[in-house]
Amino acid sequence: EKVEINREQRALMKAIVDAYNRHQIPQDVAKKLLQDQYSPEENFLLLTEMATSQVQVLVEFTKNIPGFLSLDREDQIALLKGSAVEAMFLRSAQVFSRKMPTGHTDVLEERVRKSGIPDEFMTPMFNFYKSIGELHMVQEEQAILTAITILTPDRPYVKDPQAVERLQETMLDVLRKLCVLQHPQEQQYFARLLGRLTELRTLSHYHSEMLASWRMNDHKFTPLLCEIWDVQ
Ligand SMILES: CC(C)c1onc(-c2c(Cl)cccc2Cl)c1COc1ccc(-c2ccc3[nH]c(C(=O)O)cc3c2)cc1
Repeated sequence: EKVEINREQRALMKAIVDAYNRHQIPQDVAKKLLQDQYSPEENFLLLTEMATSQVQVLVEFTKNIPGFLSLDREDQIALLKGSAVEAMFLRSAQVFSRKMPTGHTDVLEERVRKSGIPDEFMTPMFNFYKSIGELHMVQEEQAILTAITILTPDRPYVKDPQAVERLQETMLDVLRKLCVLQHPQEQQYFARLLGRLTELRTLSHYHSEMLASWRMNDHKFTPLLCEIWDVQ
């Protein structure tokens, strides 16, 4: 049947994409990536600074998701804490796959590879980045997929998952239509996108182990990261 995005859905999409574009990592922070070589310790500090800045960006983006602020306040926190790592994997994946100014991408990759992250997490992480790159998502898809990740009803401590599910379903419907319109040749494109969300969950489990191993080596995080990741 003819797929079309109705006026209400177009307004929803615009609100999310505007928020997604409005909140970016400040260029001075992203530019730090390009400074000359660092030691693994300094790379870790730089990535910690980027992650902290990314969490601030994420909170601002989330507050602009239509309906999010009308959720129960404690559920808003539970959703942010439960989805932060996944949303940041998604965002940094899009940064990796987007043609960043020459040299940025492999500099970022270089720093991630030399920041004390145990090797066994490197492979799944960079496989994920590659699989996101191969999807060639348009900006609207990236923004709505991030909103869908944040509005996942079955995060720990969510008291009213039905309210979250209603919001997520609205987003899923828009994304489904968008995929059909943007990728008419690929019948299963929408299904492939949702498959990435499953991969994100796995990465999120790897990430908790990454955090544990960093803490064993006495790595320090910022107060914001400690709060959102429930560490120390
Ligand atoms: C605390 C640090 C060491 C950390 O722990 N886990 C991760 C960690 C790791 Cl490696 C991998 C994935 C997720 C996490 Cl959450 C990180 C580092 O996290 C990030 C590193 C870089 C960026 C990043 C870099 C460049 C960027 N440009 C833009 C832009 O909008 O232009 C956004 C952006 C974000 C985001 C998170």
